[in-house]
Amino acid sequence: MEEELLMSDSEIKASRTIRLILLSFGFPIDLTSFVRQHSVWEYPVGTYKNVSGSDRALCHDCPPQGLPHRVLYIPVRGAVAETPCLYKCISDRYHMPNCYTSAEFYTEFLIWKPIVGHRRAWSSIVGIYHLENVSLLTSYIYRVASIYVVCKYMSPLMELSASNIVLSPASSSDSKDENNNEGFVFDSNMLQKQGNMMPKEFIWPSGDLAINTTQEELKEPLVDLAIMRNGDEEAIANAAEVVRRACLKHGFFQVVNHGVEPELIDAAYNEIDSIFKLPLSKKLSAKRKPGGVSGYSGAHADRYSSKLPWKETFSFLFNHQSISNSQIVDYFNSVLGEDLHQTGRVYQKYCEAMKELSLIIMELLAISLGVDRLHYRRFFQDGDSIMRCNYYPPCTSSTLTLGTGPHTDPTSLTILHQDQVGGLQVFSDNKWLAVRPRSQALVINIGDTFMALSNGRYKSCLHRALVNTYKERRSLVFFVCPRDDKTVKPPENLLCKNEGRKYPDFTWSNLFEFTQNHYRADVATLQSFIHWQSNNS
Ligand SMILES: C=C1C[C@]23C[C@H]1CC[C@H]2[C@]1(C)CCC[C@@](C)(C(=O)O)[C@H]1[C@@H]3C(=O)O
Ligand SMILES: O=C(O)CCC(=O)C(=O)O
Ligand SMILES: [Fe+2]
Repeated sequence: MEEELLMSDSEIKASRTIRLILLSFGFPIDLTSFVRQHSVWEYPVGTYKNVSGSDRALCHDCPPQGLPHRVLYIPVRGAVAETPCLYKCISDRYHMPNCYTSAEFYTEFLIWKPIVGHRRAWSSIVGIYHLENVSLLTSYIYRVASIYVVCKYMSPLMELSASNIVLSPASSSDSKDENNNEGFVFDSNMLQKQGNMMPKEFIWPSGDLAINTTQEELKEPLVDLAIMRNGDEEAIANAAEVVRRACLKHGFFQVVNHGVEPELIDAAYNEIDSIFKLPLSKKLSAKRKPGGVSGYSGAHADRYSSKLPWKETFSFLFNHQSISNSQIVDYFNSVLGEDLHQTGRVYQKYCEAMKELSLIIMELLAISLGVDRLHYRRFFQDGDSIMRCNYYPPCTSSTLTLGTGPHTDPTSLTILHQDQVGGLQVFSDNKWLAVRPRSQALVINIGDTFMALSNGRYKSCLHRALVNTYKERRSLVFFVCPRDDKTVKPPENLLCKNEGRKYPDFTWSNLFEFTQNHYRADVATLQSFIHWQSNNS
């Protein structure tokens, strides 16, 4: 297949002649080095890389015979089709954390759109080299001209506009450290005014994106928690069975009649706006510190340099047994000042309600696993949970990015409410399925730590969140966590004769530290952590 895509000897000869002709008209003869000089991308047009890592030195020149065909691969990276690619990086998607070709394609598309119109710009970029009636000369001139225009005229523009969105440090982009991008700032207000200029940092590999996903919905159970208050043992046993099946399959269910007042949920949503509509400078004054989880984060742009999530988050810790009944209020006052006092009060109540609910669900989970009903309730009684408010601005290039990439939560249990915009998806039966927003329900998912506590029986739920082209989206997330020094291990009676331990002992503090300082939480966090822990003990 690759052979077919390469140019024949006669084509190479012809292209040399064309280069000479172009040179006489003032076009550069060595396109690759010209592009390099003018490129604003970390990995310039005309290069590729097939190993992991974020260093320009890892990039090689694209084979010269392949360059004219490159246009075919660009739409693939822009997530249009799955075509075999000469540049291995696409199939090796996880090894390409900094592949910016879709930005290249979009820039090119934007140039041609006003000249030849949307449809022709699209089809010519995708197909010009495959049209029989287009000569090599035409296609080559087209390609050279467009790259020339992109580099000469669009690069400075891109650099300018990008600086409104993502403020990069003065040093060149190749000196970026994957885990330390101190100078980058995500300004969602600017982004909305930005139109369709998508900064490369937000473009996700095509394999992670929403392409080819239908709107098919997950058929997760809706568990009525009123039974836990009524004490009807038969109804509880039935609910536990439903929960057991869902947790064995994908680790996800929803609960209704959960006891959290709808007014409290509404108030928590209103306060999301109080936080995220603050001026950027104010939000940045409450910025999350390296290694910690509390505070404001804009797209995690200070932590990562690629696959940035299209979201702003504000997180804070909630100690289950704090002697203070104003821990959240105090936190808000300390980082955002007295103006946000009311916001702190609302989240104080919200977290208390979440903690109570989480302990009820722990009972149901224990029943469903056939262990002592109070086992997990006791284990989490003195936990240290994390509350997070998520704000996903609308995104004109919503098909190129993600609000939250594919991951399992490293925490134990997640209690989430999403607004009516929708976007949460769960991976089940080998496909991404949409979670229908239900205003009366709370979404529950198993996290890595609970998977370990159930000796691997219950699945840590693989999920992600899409962004919407037109609407902003909000979600409220309560991540239930154990006290950080407690040993995470399954109860004895889950380990029958034939069943050994699936994971070694660990503490939440170590797993948390791993996700903050050594590993970006994704689909394989727990396995990677266990491996890392065994090498470091
Ligand atoms: C321990 C944690 C890591 C994350 C914050 C808390 C709880 C959930 C984790 C997270 C949300 C999982 C998805 C990826 C992540 C980077 C995110 O997109 O926010 C994760 C969090 C994080 O490290 O900030
Ligand atoms: O916003 C959502 O729906 C999902 C967020 C999420 O998965 C997370 O914060 O861990
Ligand atoms: Fe999550």
